[in-house]
Amino acid sequence: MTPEPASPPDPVSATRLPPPRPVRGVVLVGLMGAGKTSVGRRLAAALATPFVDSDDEVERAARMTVPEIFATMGEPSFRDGERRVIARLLEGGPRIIATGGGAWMNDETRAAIRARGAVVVWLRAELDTLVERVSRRAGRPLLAQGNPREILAGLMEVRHPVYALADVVVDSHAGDRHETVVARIIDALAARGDVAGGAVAAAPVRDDAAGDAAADDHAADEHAADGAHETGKAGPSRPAPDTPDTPGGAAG
Ligand SMILES: Nc1ncnc2c1ncn2[C@@H]1O[C@H](COP(=O)(O)OP(=O)(O)OP(=O)(O)O)[C@@H](O)[C@H]1O
Ligand SMILES: O=C(O)C1=C[C@@H](O)[C@@H](O)[C@H](O)C1
Ligand SMILES: [Mg+2]
Repeated sequence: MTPEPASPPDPVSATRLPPPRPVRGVVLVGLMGAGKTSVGRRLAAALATPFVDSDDEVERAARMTVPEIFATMGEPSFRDGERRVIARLLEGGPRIIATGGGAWMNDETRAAIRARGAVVVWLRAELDTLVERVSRRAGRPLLAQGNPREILAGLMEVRHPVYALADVVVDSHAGDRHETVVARIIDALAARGDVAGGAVAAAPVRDDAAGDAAADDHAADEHAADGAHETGKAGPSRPAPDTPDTPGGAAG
């Protein structure tokens, strides 16, 4: 009698493997359009870890959008709120934290991130890539002040040396899918011992090609449309406007 052929691996039990988990917080930094929010959300899913976005949290605390905060209270107030929000976000257990593009430029924010022992990932992209990506939605007040390409080029000169203080640099090229960048980040974290256990291949990462690309850029990735800012949280719940995180509010 011919022996039975070996069974193929069971895809169901393969997907039951637990995902890898970060052993400390992961903070994503980089210029506008680098992908901190959209890649960060997917990274959090892959690592089964809560995701938070500092721009979302500043908006929530202020009950205003980022452009409204810039317009009514000015950039310094926004920066102040951002600094306090990030200090608060660092207090929970390990999370994936997408920062606003200017957050890492703040000395106190960098010191707070260091003090909490989070690993800092610079998502780096070329100018053309950033220009194309930021063109997909408005709502970035710094870019509304002139030609976005020129503004981004100027920010690159000033900010790249500071982003380079990050622990890990991950490139995000034009044409790379979100999942490609997520995999690069996980590989880099794993190489440093900053993720533990699990099986990366079994992580519940969505594939852009699976149909989310169209909605992705115009809804799911754009935080205004997404009330659930933290994994497992159901919709926005805004604190009173005078909480310590409120831009222009009490020092936190
Ligand atoms: N690797 C990628 N592949 C495809 N699209 C991407 C990738 N990274 C980012 N994008 C797209 O670029 C746009 C900007 O990305 P995102 O909002 O995540 O940037 P950001 O770094 O959070 O910017 P900001 O600092 O303004 O918040 C989104 O439409 C997003 O889907
Ligand atoms: O790069 C920046 O300074 C900014 C980036 C955005 O994420 C927002 O935080 C805001 O538009 C400012
Ligand atoms: Mg963002």
